Amino acid sequence: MQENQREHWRDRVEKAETDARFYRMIFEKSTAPTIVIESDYTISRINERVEELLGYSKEEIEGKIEWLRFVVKEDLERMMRYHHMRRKDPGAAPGEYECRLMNREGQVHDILIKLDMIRGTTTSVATLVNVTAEKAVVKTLRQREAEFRAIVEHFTGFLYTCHKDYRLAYINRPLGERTGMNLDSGPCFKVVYGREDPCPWCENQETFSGKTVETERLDPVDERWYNVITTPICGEDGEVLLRQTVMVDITDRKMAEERMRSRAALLMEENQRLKSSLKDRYRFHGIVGKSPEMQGVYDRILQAAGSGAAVVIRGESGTGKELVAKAIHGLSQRKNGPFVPVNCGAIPENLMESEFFGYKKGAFTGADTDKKGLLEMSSGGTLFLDEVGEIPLSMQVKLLRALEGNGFRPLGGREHISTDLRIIAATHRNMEAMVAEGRMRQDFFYRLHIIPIYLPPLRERKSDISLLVEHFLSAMGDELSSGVDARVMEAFFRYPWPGNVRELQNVLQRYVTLGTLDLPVSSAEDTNVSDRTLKDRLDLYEREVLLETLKQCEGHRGHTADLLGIDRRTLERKMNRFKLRENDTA
Ligand SMILES: Nc1ncnc2c1ncn2[C@@H]1O[C@H](COP(=O)(O)OP(=O)(O)OP(=O)(O)O)[C@@H](O)[C@H]1O
Repeated sequence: MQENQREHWRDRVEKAETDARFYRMIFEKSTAPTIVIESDYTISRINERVEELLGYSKEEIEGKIEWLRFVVKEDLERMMRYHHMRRKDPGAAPGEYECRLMNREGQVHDILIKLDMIRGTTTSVATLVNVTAEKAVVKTLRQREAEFRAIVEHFTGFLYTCHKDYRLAYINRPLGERTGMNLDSGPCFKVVYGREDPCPWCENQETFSGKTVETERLDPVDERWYNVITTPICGEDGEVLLRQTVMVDITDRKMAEERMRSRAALLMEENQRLKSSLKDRYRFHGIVGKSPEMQGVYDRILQAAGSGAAVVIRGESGTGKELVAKAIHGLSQRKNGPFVPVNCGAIPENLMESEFFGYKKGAFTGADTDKKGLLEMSSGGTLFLDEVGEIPLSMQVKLLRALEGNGFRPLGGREHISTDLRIIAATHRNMEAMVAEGRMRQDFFYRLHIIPIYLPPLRERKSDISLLVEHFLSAMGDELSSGVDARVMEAFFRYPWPGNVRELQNVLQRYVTLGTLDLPVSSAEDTNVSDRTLKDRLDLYEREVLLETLKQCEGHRGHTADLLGIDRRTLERKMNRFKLRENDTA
């Protein structure tokens, strides 16, 4: 060989060696694990990264271990198929695919293989990209997506997302079912509301400028109330990509609110009515009287009207007990229900049960039809038991049972009836003494005696007489109503009124129709006022005023003296003179 030819070959060998070193270095130092696979599956070369991935050294692998040794069982068949296909026709097998490789410790990695044949050989070069972590992330995301999808699909409200130009991106199942439409049926206003143009209430602009808007709307499609929250859905750079709208049916809540509002308005109205009726405390729901005693009664009536509890009105005959019972009923929530008064003293004992509980046709001789009892008649309203002290013991038990919520059975009836009623009882008797004497059951007494109201006799509130006279005369259409004869009035003040307001009413009736005034003469009192001197008359008046004021101040002398504008010693002197004692005033 010529010297220059030899030199030429030496140069070429040198260059080839340099190139080989260069490529080997690239191969060795590549960050991607790379292997060279021969046609008999032997791995002829690996780089350092493969050692890390598979846990074997170069010396252990190169030329000694088959490639298939690392492939998991499930992927073996596919790998072998690709291997052979590629060697027959390099384009026949995919150049990129996933498989799972197992390392020395038995750990399985998800690997993305990128593979190529070395031209003109049966050798292939494969780059192995470990995608285990990425695959795990994708798997988690998929799971989450499935969870969210399930939540969204099971959400009973309506949910949709749309683009800025109203194109829908998503609608949930209930919304699709409501409209019978789907994503492709048109823009959101068409699909959700059946409109041809964007809705006038649409929050598109606010949402796409990044705002969340919450409103409550009456839906024009189904006329139900919805809580509507519209939120922007942003991309990573913060740009609003979609508008999401969630609609939750709040019709029930709205209705409840409405009911509460109208109830509050009603209460307010009622309150105002009560307040205005309180302003004029000379009269109160048909009851006339301005005395401190009657002011106390008015307060108790209001208390009783506000509660549904049983009431006992106590007081002598003719003091206005029924009037008070009616006022309580009329001011209570039961005012639209019936007010059923019954005079218990007027019902014969053997008829008590049928009167209260009613009877069925044929229950006894003469029972030709069914008859409702007083309890059933009072349902939804108030049963006023006047003269409650006259109810016999046996009947008290039965009534108590019915009132305690156990219901009752009409005579000859089979089924139990329970009614919703309020009891207001009245009596002129001393109920405590009746209980002590065994004439009233204690449990019956306690059942009724929840709100007691005491009506004082007229002789203890004489300051009401002139007002009552005026009231009755005007009710009788008498022209004298502006004032009666002073002598008559004085007689009225002197008289003790054992029959109370009823008696006053009757006396006035006679006075108006017959022109006579025939008050029965009381032994202690003298109606012959015209025979008295002015001094006597003034003394009488003074005594009356002292007595009234002492009562108002519950016998407290200091307060009485203050109220009358006199000093205490003068008051005591006058009390001695008029023989007024502590007992008279308490
Ligand atoms: N304060 C009052 N203002 C106006 N009228 C009154 C007043 N008190 C009683 N009356 C009238 O007197 C009459 C008797 O009243 P009521 O029947 O309410 O009394 P009572 O206490 O229930 O009597 P009894 O115990 O006899 O049944 C009725 O006509 C009633 O309108």
